[in-house]
Amino acid sequence: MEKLRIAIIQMDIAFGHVKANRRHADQLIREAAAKGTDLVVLPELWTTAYDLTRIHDLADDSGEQTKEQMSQLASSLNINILAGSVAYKQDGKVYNTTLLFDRNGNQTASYSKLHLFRLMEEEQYLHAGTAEGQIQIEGVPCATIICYDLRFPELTRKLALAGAKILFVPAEWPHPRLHHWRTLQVARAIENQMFVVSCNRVGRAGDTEFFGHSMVVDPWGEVLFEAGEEEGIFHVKIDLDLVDSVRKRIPIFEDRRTDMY
Ligand SMILES: NC(=O)CCC(=O)C(=O)O
Repeated sequence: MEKLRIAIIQMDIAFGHVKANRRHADQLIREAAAKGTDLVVLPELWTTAYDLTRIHDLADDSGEQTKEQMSQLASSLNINILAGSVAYKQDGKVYNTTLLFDRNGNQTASYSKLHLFRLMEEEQYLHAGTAEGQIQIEGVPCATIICYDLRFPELTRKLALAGAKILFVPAEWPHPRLHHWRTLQVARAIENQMFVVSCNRVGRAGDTEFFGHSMVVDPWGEVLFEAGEEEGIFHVKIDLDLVDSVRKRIPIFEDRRTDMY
């Protein structure tokens, strides 16, 4: 596949209202699919938002509800779904976990956020994952990280070295760090010569305002798409051949000095 149609679901998330958020996501995914897309992407913690003091009660046990809902949507709508992330309970521990579903409704991958964000007290309530997020979508090697993971260039480099052509970033990234959000995505795209596709939420939780600005950056660092601060479904088509042509033009992966660093 050379071209991939992606629908970014930049949604608001009701604080702690899992049922309402599931209904809302369901409707948005159906709308996205009706316009034609290969892949739908949701934001971080889209079922609960950062309702961390209640996260043990709200978390999805072994991801069962998410798996049932997303698998049914993916197969009936014939789309891939990168289901943002959800609070995922396993052996009494809660993780911030992304799940990927293919067109047949099979769950093909999962990834739990490696870096917990202390500014939003994640480390007090959540457990960090222990494996990177290498994934395949329609046979294309890709990768996913989650939000704060974007600040750790070594992780994305490792994923690029493993062959990823697209980096997905489900997020709940708030004001006042829009400048960091934009700059880090462009940097990850340029330094790894890969697409970066992000899906950030909008709306408020208390004093925290989430700005959206979901983005698609190409492997040359050009911003192909940047959303505003409103809820919406954004359709972007990317040409995957660009990854190889940029990597040929400036062969940074061949020029790395692995003897030095
Ligand atoms: N949900 C998050 O990980 C937020 C990360 C963030 O806001 C940052 O500045 O980093």
